[in-house]
Amino acid sequence: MASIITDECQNLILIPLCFFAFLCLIFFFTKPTHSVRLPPSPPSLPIIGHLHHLLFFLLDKPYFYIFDIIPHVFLHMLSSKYGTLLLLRASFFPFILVSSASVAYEIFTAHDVNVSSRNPPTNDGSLLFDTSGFVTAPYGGHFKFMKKLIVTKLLGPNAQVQSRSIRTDELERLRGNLLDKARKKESVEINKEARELVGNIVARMTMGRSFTEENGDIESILSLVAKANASKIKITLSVLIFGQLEKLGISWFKKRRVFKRFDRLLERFLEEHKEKPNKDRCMDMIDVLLAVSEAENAEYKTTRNNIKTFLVELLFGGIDTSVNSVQWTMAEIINNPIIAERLREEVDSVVGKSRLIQETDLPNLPYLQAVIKEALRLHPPVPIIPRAFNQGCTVGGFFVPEKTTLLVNVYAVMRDPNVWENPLEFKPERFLTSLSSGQEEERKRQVLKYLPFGSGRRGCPASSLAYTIVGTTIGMLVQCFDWRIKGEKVNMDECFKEFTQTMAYPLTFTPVTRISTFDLENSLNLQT
Ligand code: HEM
Repeated sequence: MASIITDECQNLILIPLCFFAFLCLIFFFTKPTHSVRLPPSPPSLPIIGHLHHLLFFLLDKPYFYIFDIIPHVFLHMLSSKYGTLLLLRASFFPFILVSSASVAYEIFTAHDVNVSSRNPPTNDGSLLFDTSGFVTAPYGGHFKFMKKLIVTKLLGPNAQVQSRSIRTDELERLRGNLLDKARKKESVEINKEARELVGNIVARMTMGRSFTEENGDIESILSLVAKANASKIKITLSVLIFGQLEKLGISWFKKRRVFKRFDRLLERFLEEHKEKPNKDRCMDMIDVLLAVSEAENAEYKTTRNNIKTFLVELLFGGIDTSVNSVQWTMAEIINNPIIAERLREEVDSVVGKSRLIQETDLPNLPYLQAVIKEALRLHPPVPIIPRAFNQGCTVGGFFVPEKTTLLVNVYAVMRDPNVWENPLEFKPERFLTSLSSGQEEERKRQVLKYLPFGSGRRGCPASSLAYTIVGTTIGMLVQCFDWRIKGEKVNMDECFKEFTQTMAYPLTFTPVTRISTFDLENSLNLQT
């Protein structure tokens, strides 16, 4: 009798268990049937989704090195194999991957407003992932208000004229440093020099202080930026893997120490700006933002957190991108002597040898502009643009559900053989042909296949400033120096570091003075 009861009890436990296991099997091994057609998806596995493709990608390399993952190259390989519009899943994180100019064109023309927000991996209240910032702000009132402010006070044409002297100073400082190295026959890592130049420009325009002067505060910001960037990657990866738990309210991320230190430093800058009104100095972005936050009748109430997060975003968004652009452009110029020659002829004929290149020269230097554009095409510092579909919509004939993350692989788009002739060749001339009037649709297509600054409402608001900084820097390097490298060619291997595409082996050269300092100094003295 006792054994019958025990058997019955066992059955009572076993039957629901088997049923539960059966449900699990169905859940894991059957694909959901949708009445709508979702974008194609390569073979996936339960739980890890498409991550095993990453393993195949790594195993296919001559040597297996886990830190060798270059996300945009891996995703480019996947799209070449499975299609240019894909629905992928990294563990629990589904996303749409776009890799061709035609799909990018459809998205940025038909769905621009719908994809004008980003899905930050987490909103943990730290300075980097807080939606109270600008880069991560959803498309809406706060975003539009901040954008108007940025364009009118920091990045628009008038604001740029006002801050021109800052950039001229910094370019002069860089030229001085390089002349010094040339005299001593010392080599330079151009990304380090450019980092100081761009860091100083961005810091002076936004916070009224430079990296090189003062008591090392800004220097520590730069190292905090680097540390926070490293944390950002860890956080993003953890969210990819443990993201579902975040949704259940289980947080893996405490506010990290690096963000707290950042916060304290910026808090002090804000206090100092409040205590010392800008009598003897130019108005910087902190002054503008503080004034807005205190204005009674401001269109939108800006908080201290908005200001601090925005400052951090400008440092993140502005420095490494421009520095990498300078580095890649110089590397391409050094590796292509015929292009270097033509560039130098243009600079010499337009600027001459008795004064330093200025920002106002840039419109008269089309070949210089074309060289920079071509370097940005082949080596976009931000190779993947993250956005999100706010609402469900149809792309390429497939349905994309609302809130799905969108990744546009601009690296792949700008190497798409259907729209770029010999896409892997460095050929600045491709940017010199202009379209005749009446070809508006074609013009739009040309614009939307070239995406180093993204596109539409969320495109980079600083593209013009970036072209100016990179243009004058490359122009100065071409005008004033020759560059000696070790070996015949620069190694163009790339890697992905701190969310930007950079050179695996930093470009190093010894500058050789080409134009005598005396001529330049003399002309500068005459001008003042
Ligand atoms: C060569 C240099 C640069 C490159 C290649 C670059 C590229 C980009 C890209 C691809 C985006 C995303 C666009 C999109 O989603 O469509 C972006 C956004 C942004 N960039 Fe840049 N950028 C550069 C320089 C700068 C500079 C110098 C600043 C400021 C000082 C800056 C500030 C920003 C900001 C604030 C955003 C966010 C825009 C938004 O979310 O609406 N960038 N940039």
